[in-house]
Amino acid sequence: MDSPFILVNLKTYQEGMGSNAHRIAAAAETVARETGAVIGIAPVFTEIHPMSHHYAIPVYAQHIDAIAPGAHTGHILPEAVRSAGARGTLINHSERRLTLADIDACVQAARRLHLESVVCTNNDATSAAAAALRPDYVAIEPPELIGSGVSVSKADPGIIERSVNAVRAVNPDVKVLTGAGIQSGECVKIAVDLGTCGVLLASSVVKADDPEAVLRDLVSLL
Ligand SMILES: O=C(CO)COP(=O)(O)O
Repeated sequence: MDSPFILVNLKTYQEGMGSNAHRIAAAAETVARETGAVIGIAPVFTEIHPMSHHYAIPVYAQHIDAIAPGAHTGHILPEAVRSAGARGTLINHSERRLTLADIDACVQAARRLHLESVVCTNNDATSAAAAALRPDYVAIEPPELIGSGVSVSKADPGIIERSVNAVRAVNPDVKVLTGAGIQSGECVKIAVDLGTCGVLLASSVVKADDPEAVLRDLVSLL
């Protein structure tokens, strides 16, 4: 299989901004280089350009709006995300939900601009629906476990397994990630053993005193 993918969403955590975002990106770069894991980060929009130009790790937007260049105010233009150096984008994160029509339009915009699309979902039915839109990844994250410190891998492995099966049945080319409460190598190993290609996580890395140590642990059992 390909190298596991660890995608760290910095959200708008104070700790994930400014110098700590750089500390996390530098740690991700070091651990990725030493282990062969692929570690990406999704910083706030204003950090996409500095992160993508300073570090040899893939950088993702946390959201795009399905708009074309023109008269829109306060939107996230996919073309701008692309030219800031993003490799891809989250779409429909639990903290930034969209309509199905908007998710489809965002996936299409991402494809047109050669941005990887990571569509977040909340259960196996929405994972199947998302897979029908042909994104690069579906990321199943049960909302009740997000930020809880309780890992989806341990608390609800069934939702991972069902989502992997649902996505495969619709479109076997779509890769699956999972997230919510992921914090250790054991969580990542369970997720990968259940058929995902990696994890999407935030607080365990962003709030850590030593993010490099957490990242090393996350990839330690692969
Ligand atoms: O929402 C998440 C990643 O996008 C998961 O967040 P936590 O890792 O903090 O549970």
